[in-house]
Amino acid sequence: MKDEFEFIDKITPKIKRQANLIVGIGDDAAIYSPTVLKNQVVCVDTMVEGIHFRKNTLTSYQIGRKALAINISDLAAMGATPKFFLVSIAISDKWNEQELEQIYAGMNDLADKYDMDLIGGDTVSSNESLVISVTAIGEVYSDTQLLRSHAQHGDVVFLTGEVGHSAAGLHVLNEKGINGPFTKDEQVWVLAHQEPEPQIKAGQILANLGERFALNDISDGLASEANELAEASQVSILLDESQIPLDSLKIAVDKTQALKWALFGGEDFQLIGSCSEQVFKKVQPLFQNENIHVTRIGTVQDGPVGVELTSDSKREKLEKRGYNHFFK
Ligand SMILES: Nc1ncnc2c1ncn2[C@@H]1O[C@H](COP(=O)(O)OP(=O)(O)OP(=O)(O)O)[C@@H](O)[C@H]1O
Ligand SMILES: Cc1ncc(C[n+]2csc(CCOP(=O)(O)O)c2C)c(N)n1
Ligand SMILES: [Mg+2]
Ligand SMILES: [Mg+2]
Ligand SMILES: [Mg+2]
Repeated sequence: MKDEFEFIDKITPKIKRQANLIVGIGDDAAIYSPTVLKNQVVCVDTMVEGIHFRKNTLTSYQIGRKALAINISDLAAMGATPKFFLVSIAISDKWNEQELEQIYAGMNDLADKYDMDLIGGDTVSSNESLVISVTAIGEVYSDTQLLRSHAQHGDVVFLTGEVGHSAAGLHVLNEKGINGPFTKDEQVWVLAHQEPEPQIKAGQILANLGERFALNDISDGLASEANELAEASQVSILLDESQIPLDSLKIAVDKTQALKWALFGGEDFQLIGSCSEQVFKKVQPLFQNENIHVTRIGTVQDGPVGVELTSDSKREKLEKRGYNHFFK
């Protein structure tokens, strides 16, 4: 490619998935008309080579896919329907044209699944690492607010899917490299790390119920995200260790390791939330109909703001510890 303009031409979508997109890639900024009676939901997350991925943990396709997936996950945690995204990419000379195309192919496949349009971005050079930052835009009905601050005393704390798989996958990738060979279990974990599925359907089911929910997606680990709910809501959360779904991890590795990955590993992109007991009874069959696994993992209790973890033998404070960009 001779310059960034040729690159931008190459990645410009040939189709439009959202009817209310007015101006996409090609001008100084994009224009879309928001849907009447809906609020706009917007978020941005960044992935940096060496921090969030290396060439031997994710393929180029998976880097693109994951950069969009982690943002769709934040939309899911707000109960939003995905609509648009923008991509800022800083490219070093270690990345060739074909790899860059693959990054966009990964994003495009997920965008297709969620009917999202790529409506803009920025392309710059970088000295060492590839950096990719995605801004995602979604919509919710104006009365929908699935907020971290909505947990209340007496609530059920619930979790979608299983946690810890992504950290287990990263561990395996670090040991064996991207080409394995992997056991059946390892393949599942590696895929959870490389190609996380944002829980859009789950978020929308909760949003459509029109009830009060606290909700957060799990990017930094169960411990960290549960603490974020507790802090935002100024409540005390009690998590029951025996209820945390670790089934497939526990069989393959020792329980302490499985629990550590689940609590502190991160990048699972499942949802943790809370709601009243009555509302949880409505949630369960709706999730079941869509094959969404949901587990009650704790309660909102009396006590100081924070999270506690109980098991048969102990009850201890669960610190807000997960991936920390300042102290690695
Ligand atoms: N550098 C920043 N400038 C302005 N706001 C920020 C910045 N970093 C984070 N925020 C805001 O802080 C809040 C929490 O951000 P955070 O990145 O922790 O959430 P998250 O995206 O759910 O987590 P993760 O980044 O682990 O996926 C969000 O409202 C986010 O927009
Ligand atoms: C090569 C490599 N090394 C380590 C990790 C683990 N990791 C990096 S960032 C993060 C938390 C989420 O980030 P953020 O807080 O920015 O959303 C985690 C668990 C990885 N994915 N790849
Ligand atoms: Mg973030
Ligand atoms: Mg989040
Ligand atoms: Mg995020």
